[in-house]
Amino acid sequence: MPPPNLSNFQKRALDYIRQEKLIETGSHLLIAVSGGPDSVALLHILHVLQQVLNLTRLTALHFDHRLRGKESEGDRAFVEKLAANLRVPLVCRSEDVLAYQRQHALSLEMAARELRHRFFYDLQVRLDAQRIALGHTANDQAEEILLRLFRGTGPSGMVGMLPKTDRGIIRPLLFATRQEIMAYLSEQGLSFRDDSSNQEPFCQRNVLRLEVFPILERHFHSQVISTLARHAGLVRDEEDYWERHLEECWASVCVEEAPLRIALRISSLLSLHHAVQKRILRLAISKIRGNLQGIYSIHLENLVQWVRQSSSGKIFEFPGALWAVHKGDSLLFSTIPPLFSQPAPLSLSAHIPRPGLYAFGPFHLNLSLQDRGSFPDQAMPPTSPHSVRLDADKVKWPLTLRTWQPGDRFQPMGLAGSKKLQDFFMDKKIPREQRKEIPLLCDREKICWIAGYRLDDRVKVTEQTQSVLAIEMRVNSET
Ligand SMILES: Nc1ncnc2c1ncn2[C@@H]1O[C@H](COP(=O)(O)OP(=O)(O)OP(=O)(O)O)[C@@H](O)[C@H]1O
Repeated sequence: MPPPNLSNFQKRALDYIRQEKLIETGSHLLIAVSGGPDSVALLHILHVLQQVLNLTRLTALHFDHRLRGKESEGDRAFVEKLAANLRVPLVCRSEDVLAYQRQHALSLEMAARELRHRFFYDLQVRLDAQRIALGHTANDQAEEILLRLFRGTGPSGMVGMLPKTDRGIIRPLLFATRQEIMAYLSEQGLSFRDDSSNQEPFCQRNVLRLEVFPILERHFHSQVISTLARHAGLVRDEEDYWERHLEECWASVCVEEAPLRIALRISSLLSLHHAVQKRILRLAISKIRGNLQGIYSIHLENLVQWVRQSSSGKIFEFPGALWAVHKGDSLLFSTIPPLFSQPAPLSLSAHIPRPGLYAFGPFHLNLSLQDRGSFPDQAMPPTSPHSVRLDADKVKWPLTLRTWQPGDRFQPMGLAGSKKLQDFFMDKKIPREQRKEIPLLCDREKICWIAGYRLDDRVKVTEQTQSVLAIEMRVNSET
C-alpha cells in the first residue's frame, strides 16, 4: 500500500515504477534534470518517493550544452537551486557541443545527446549508481512513434522509447502526458525553465508538437497522445514474445557467428514465415553492426526478395558498412567488403601520418586525440568492433593499415605474453581465406589493433593515460 499522504499523481507514478519494475530497492538513482517541466517534476516525484521505494541515494545530474549563452547559465543556476532546496546532491558538467559536432560530423541534436549520455554513463560508473532516470513523457513517446513511422521503421521500431534499457536508463514518467505534468507542477507550486527553442517549429519533433498534434487532437480525439503512447506499450508486449521465439529460430538458421561475420543457412531461412525471415535478417544485422541505424523495413523487404532470387556469388550491399554474400546455401553477412578479399590496394597507400580523417579503398578512418580528462577512470565509453581507444602516448607514429603477413605477432590485450596472429585467428575460428580480409592497424613498432577483434596490450588505456587516441573505422559510405 502506498503511504496515504501521496497525491494522486504521485501514486500513479509509484504504480508505474512498480509495475514496470524500474527501480530495485536499495538503489542509488541518478536523475537527469534539464530544468524543463518534465525533469523538474521527475526530480520532485522521485524525491517524494525516495523512502517508499527504499532508495539509498539520489543524485541529480545537469549537463550544460553551452548552446544558448545566458539562458544555459540560467538553466544551470535554476537546477542548482532546485536541487539544493530538495537537498539532493547535484553534479554538473559543461562541454562544448559545437566543437564536438564539428569534430564528429554529427547533427547538433545528436552531438548534444551523445555528450549528455556520455556524462550520464560516466557518472553511473563513477558513483556506482544503478539507474539513470530521464523525464520523457507520453508526449515524447507519441512524437517518437510518429517520427519512427514516418521514417519507415518496421514493427519492432514501434516499441518507441523503452521504460527501462539494458544500460540502466529508466523513464518513470512515460505514463503521463505533459498536460498532467503541468497540472502536477502547478499543484505543487513548482516552477521550471522555459526553453525558448521549444517554441519554434525548427525541427520535426517541434513541428509535431506545435502543429501536428493540435490538429490531430482537434479532428480525431483529445487523447491521441495517450493512445499513441499506449500503442507503444502493446507493441512492447508483442516484441517480448518475438524475442523469445526468435532465439529458437535463430539457432535453426545461424551456422556461424563471429565478430565480423555471420552465416545463415539460406534453405532454413526460406522455409520460415516471411515475417520471421525479416526478423532473422534484422537480428543478423544488429548483431554484426551493433546497431540498426539507417536500416529500415524497406531494406529488409528488399533483402528477402534478393535472397529468394539471387544465386551463389551475388552480393547485396546495405547502406553503411554491411554486405551480404550468397555463397552456396549460405548467406554471409560481413562488415568487411567482399571486394577486399582480393589483394587490396591497402598496403600501398595506407599511410597514416597523424590523426585525421582517412579513406583507403572502402575503409574510412577517423583518428582523433582526446583529453583523458573527459573519460574518468574505468568510465571509458564502451567500444564497438569498429571503434577503439588507445593510449596516445604509447603510439609511435606514423601508423599504417595493412593485412596479415606470415610471422605477425601481437600481445592480445589482457594477456601477459605475445601470440602469433595465426594462432589468434585459429582460436577465434576465423577461416583461413578470411584472415587476409581483416585490417591491422600498426604503428612504427608493431600491431596496435586487429580491427574488429582485439587491441594490443602495449597501447591500451590505463590509469596513467594522459591522452587518448580514439579510432573509428567505417566501411564505405558510413559516417
Ligand atoms: N541538459 C540536460 N541535463 C540533464 N538532463 C537532461 C538535459 N537535457 C535533457 N535531459 C534529460 O533528458 C530528458 C529528455 O530530454 P528533452 O530534451 O526531451 O527534455 P527537455 O525539453 O530539455 O526538458 P524536460 O524533459 O525536463 O521538460 C529530460 O527530461 C531530462 O531528464
